[in-house]
Amino acid sequence: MKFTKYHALGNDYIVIAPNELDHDMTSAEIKTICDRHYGVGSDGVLYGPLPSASCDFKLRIFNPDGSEAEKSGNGLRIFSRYLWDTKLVTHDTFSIETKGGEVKATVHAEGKRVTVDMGKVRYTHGSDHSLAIRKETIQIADQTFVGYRASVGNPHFVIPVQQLSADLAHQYGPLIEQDARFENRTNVQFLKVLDRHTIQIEIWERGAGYTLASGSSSTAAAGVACGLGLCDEIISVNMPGGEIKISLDQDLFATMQGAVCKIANGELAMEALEDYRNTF
Ligand SMILES: N[C@H](CCC[C@H](N)C(=O)O)C(=O)O
Repeated sequence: MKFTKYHALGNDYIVIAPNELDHDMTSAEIKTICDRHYGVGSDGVLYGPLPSASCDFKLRIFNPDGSEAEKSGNGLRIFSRYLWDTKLVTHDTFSIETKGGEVKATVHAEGKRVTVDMGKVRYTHGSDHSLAIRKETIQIADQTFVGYRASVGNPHFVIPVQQLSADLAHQYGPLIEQDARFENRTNVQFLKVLDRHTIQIEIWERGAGYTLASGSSSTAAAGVACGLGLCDEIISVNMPGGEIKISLDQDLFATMQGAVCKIANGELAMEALEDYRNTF
């Protein structure tokens, strides 16, 4: 099975075209492909392009635990680069349908940078678009955190802190991700505001764990920082893997821009997928 691997600021994805398989990918196959010992290894699978009735392309996004995500900012930037590299697009702006809504992507610098319109940041995990930003207190192990829900199609819980560290994400991220108050689990970001145009985040992703960067997390965290009046509408989001630029309009529609790097074209032996019965 042919694949193409890219990373966006260290958040790596494997692109698999549907014609590489004679069936829809199973959860066990996704887990195997993403496994860094039994498979190729990645923070997720991008399965596409699929036909769309409303957009130029449709994309399905899967986490390493086999769950399907409504949106992935880095995944969308990588998929846009893939479409450019494989000449499936003849112009630099095109639309992509995801489970979490339709987005517009624009490729720059031969695909080394991609801009994606991520849609509206909403301060809820449900479908209610009208909710204002709302403070929530969550008791996790020995800690009480104050955080804010946000969604860009996928769910996020953003926790402003004074002392930011990767340890916070590793120690509390998995517990918050699975907390019963989040009906579909949640992505988690710990946020430090550096100035009105710069934030720093540490990320624990739903279904993927600790990642070096995340486009939808960057968008959600920037939306919360803006909603709290701590940042203006153009925000640089610093993460361990690098920087993403977010711009928000007055209705909180977000545009995200960042780098994409191609890693490899590859061929996964079907034996690895058959072996998964002994693995997962
Ligand atoms: N784990 C996320 C999807 C990937 C998000 C992240 N890789 C990004 O770039 O937005 C979820 O289940 O919602």
